[in-house]
Amino acid sequence: MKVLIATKNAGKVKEFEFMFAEMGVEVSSLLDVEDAPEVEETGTTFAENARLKAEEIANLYNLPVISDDSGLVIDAIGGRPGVFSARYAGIEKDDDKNMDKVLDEMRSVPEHERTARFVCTLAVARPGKATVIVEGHCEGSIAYKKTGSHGFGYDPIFLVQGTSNTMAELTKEEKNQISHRAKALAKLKDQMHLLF
Ligand SMILES: O=c1nc[nH]c2c1ncn2[C@H]1C[C@H](O)[C@@H](COP(=O)(O)OP(=O)(O)OP(=O)(O)O)O1
Ligand SMILES: [Mg+2]
Repeated sequence: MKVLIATKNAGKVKEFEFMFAEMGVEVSSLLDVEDAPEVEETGTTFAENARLKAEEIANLYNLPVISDDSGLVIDAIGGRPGVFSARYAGIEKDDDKNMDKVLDEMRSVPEHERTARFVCTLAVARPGKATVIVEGHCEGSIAYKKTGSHGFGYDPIFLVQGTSNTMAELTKEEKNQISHRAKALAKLKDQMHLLF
């Protein structure tokens, strides 16, 4: 069994490969597809963007697909970067620049006001059928500097709630137990038949 994930983010792909392997499912992504389109993320919510990405790719290739729209929501700055997480510091989607921008904006925010969460919305789209949408959250707070080298995106500045570690200090096994993506995927587990 194989499922197409409608993403070009290599960090997401690795996590899906790991989590789907436990279910005996192989993963492919738009990184494996020649000339795959760049779907415009014009929505104002994670759910809208996940739906846009999944439906466009499902209709184009006439296959069931899963898309992932995700990001970091920080309370002290009005929920930013939110749906703009990938391009927060510019269109080049540079993780280091994005983190530097957040750290800069959060420089004078005291510890107890640094609460944040990762959000992951997954959409399962099938040609001609209704799209299914689920969401997972992972609570934490924003560190004052980058620590750790695992994971991707904003992991080095995200302190996992109840620990003194950033997400980037966790092994992939640990991250995939607690992450927003793992929680969202768990909500899809009894609906996997939609994909095959
Ligand atoms: O577990 C995570 N750990 C750290 N950072 C994360 C995580 N999950 C999402 N993120 C960040 C990365 C990116 O800045 C944004 C996703 O943006 P998002 O538009 O969903 O993905 P993307 O443009 O990289 O790839 P694509 O749209 O092809 O799936 O949130
Ligand atoms: Mg994107």
